[in-house]
Amino acid sequence: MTTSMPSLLFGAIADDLTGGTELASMLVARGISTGCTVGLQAPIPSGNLAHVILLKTRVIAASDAVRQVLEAADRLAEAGARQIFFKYCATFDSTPAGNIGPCAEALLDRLGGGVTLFTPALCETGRTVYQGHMFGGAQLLAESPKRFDPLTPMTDSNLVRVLQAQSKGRVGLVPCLTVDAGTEAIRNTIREQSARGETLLITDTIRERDLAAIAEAAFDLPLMTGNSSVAAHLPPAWLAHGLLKTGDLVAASLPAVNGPAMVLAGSVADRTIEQLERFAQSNPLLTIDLASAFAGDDVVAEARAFAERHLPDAMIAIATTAPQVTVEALQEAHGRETVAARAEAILAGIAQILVRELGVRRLVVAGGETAGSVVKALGIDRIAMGAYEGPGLSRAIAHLPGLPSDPLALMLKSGKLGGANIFTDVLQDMTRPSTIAPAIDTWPPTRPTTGKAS
Ligand SMILES: Nc1ncnc2c1ncn2[C@@H]1O[C@H](COP(=O)(O)OP(=O)(O)O)[C@@H](O)[C@H]1O
Ligand SMILES: O=C(O)[C@@H](O)C(=O)COP(=O)(O)O
Repeated sequence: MTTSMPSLLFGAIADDLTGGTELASMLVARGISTGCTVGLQAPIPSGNLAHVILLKTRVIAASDAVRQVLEAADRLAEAGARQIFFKYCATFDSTPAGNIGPCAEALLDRLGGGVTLFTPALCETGRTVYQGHMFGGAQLLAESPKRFDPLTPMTDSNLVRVLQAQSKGRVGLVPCLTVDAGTEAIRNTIREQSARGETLLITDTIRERDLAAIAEAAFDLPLMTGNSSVAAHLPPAWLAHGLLKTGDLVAASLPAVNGPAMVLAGSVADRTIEQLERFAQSNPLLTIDLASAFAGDDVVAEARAFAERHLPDAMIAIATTAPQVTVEALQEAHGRETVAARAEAILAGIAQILVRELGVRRLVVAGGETAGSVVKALGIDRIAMGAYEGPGLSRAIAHLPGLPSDPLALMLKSGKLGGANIFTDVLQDMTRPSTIAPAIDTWPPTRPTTGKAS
């Protein structure tokens, strides 16, 4: 008799790096061994129950995004994944051209199943969906700061309409009363709606228990889509359906890492600005003026000089944040994509110098697009995730090509998440080893080390 390696229970494709590491860290917190690779080149290691491929496809051309997610899905399918999950932002970050709709439809065509769900809600942060409308706390999405996002301004709160505008198939809604009625009601509705030709179904989602019911209803769909939060409820469904045993669950551990510490922030979200302001109350912060970069100033050299003045004694932060009026003026002058690409290239260049030459070994990057550029510039293609500890708190370890014995403690923070003190708290936490037992019975997990941070 031959024994084969256990197949992957779950293969995920994330459209950006902050969200993708968040998803991997949630599975790790549940006790699921989870691999995490960046881009399409790194091999998928065997022996894990789940794997997340981190892409940077949120705002690229839809055709390129589709090509990449299909290649990622093929690789995960080859590794034996029994379900593919397409991960996007809780605030449904996309443009009228996509890329949530085109990617999900291409995946659905490739994987079959005929229908998939869209569950973006992240209830623990107050991001909910009611009657198809997304809320951030009491604010409709289009009335929240998300309407000013530099790359994906969200000006319509009705996700059924938003998704329909970027999809060929028909979009429907699994309404809150159905979700509240539980798993069987959700499964019946999925069947009825797909029989009517509605194959792309937004789910109303208000409470954490709604996420659990939706995950239980969707655990056997070939394709599921949403934010990390719904995927975090899949492991209990796997246990209930005999796909997983409690003996398969593993504790998550992270080693202590010392060495110079830095925050790089390319997010201009209000939350990140607040976090930088708090950090700057007791640590040096350099804010790069993008207008002067466009005028030809060597802002990377300026950042190196700033870092040399302060490292290794202080933790430092370097950011491209600017008030909304300045962001808009820059975008008017140079174009939205050009400004974003310039800011990302500057921060990626700074990361290379500070990590490779000045020895930074504790790094927090704020912003998903920014994180994609920084991680690529550092040549990191696989990330060992620690356990999710709360919104914005997904620590990891990466090994730098050429310096494999020199780990980099890394956290890729969603621009819009995390508490005010997150930067100092996390950089300090990185100096302590941690082991966290699987949170299989309770969710969201309690925060053992960083109670102050979220
Ligand atoms: N001052 C600025 N003006 C305009 N765009 C900026 C500025 N600073 C950074 N950006 C760009 O804004 C985008 C922010 O996206 P991202 O890094 O994903 O953050 P978030 O997680 O908040 O969405 C990046 O592409 C970044 O390069
Ligand atoms: O919902 C979230 O905030 C995350 O899951 C996520 O995708 C983060 O994306 P960015 O806000 O662009 O960092």
